[in-house]
Amino acid sequence: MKYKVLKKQNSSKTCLVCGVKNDLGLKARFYQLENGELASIFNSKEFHQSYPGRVHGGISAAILDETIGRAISVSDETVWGVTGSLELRYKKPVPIDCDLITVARVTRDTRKLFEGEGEIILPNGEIAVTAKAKYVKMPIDQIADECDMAEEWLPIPDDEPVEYIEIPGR
Ligand SMILES: CCCCCCCCCCCCCCCC(=O)SCCNC(=O)CCNC(=O)[C@H](O)C(C)(C)COP(=O)(O)OP(=O)(O)OC[C@H]1O[C@@H](n2cnc3c(N)ncnc32)[C@H](O)[C@@H]1OP(=O)(O)O
Repeated sequence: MKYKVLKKQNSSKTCLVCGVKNDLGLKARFYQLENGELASIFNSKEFHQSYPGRVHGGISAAILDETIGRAISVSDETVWGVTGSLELRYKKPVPIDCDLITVARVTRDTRKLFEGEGEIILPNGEIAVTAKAKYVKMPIDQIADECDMAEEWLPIPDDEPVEYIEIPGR
């Protein structure tokens, strides 16, 4: 099924997952969808692998952590949080050299915490990894000391704007 993209989220400069200047990172992009979910797209590279041909489980954990953690911004972009817990289930190998879609949503939102879930979906529609995570809300200036948001948190337009995202298997 295809979903309309309502907004592309900002990227950071240096983050392992979204940092545009981190050449060893995933350089993932994040899109808010019409159904309230957040989708991320990244291309897995050889340097993300564990066993030959397989993305490292820690990399899968990282993309799920960030996609779930950012899903809160779909409803309120002023909320930031740090990961308190992350639980994963690795169901299928995640291949390298592949455009991978991760989809996440918030399942619980309280004054102090939010919780969410997400999955990495393979191009054939199979769900490769699922995750549930919990975040403790915190102002951004407490998470990142002396962070200059204008330098660290940037709108990065795509060369070709992404208007729709097809989620395989739906
Ligand atoms: C600026 C531009 C650059 C941006 C660039 C990035 C891009 C945008 C990314 C956005 C998406 C983020 C995705 C990645 C986010 C990380 O990777 S964050 C890094 C990894 N995580 C951390 O470093 C957190 C380290 N831990 C801590 O700092 C502290 O333990 C915590 C989590 C703040 C908790 O502190 P605390 O003093 O224990 O908190 P406390 O007030 O006692 O507890 C608050 C509530 O949370 C619960 N809680 C506390 N700890 C936990 C826990 N570990 N598990 C579950 N629940 C817990 C408590 O039970 C309590 O609930 P109630 O009992 O009140 O109902």
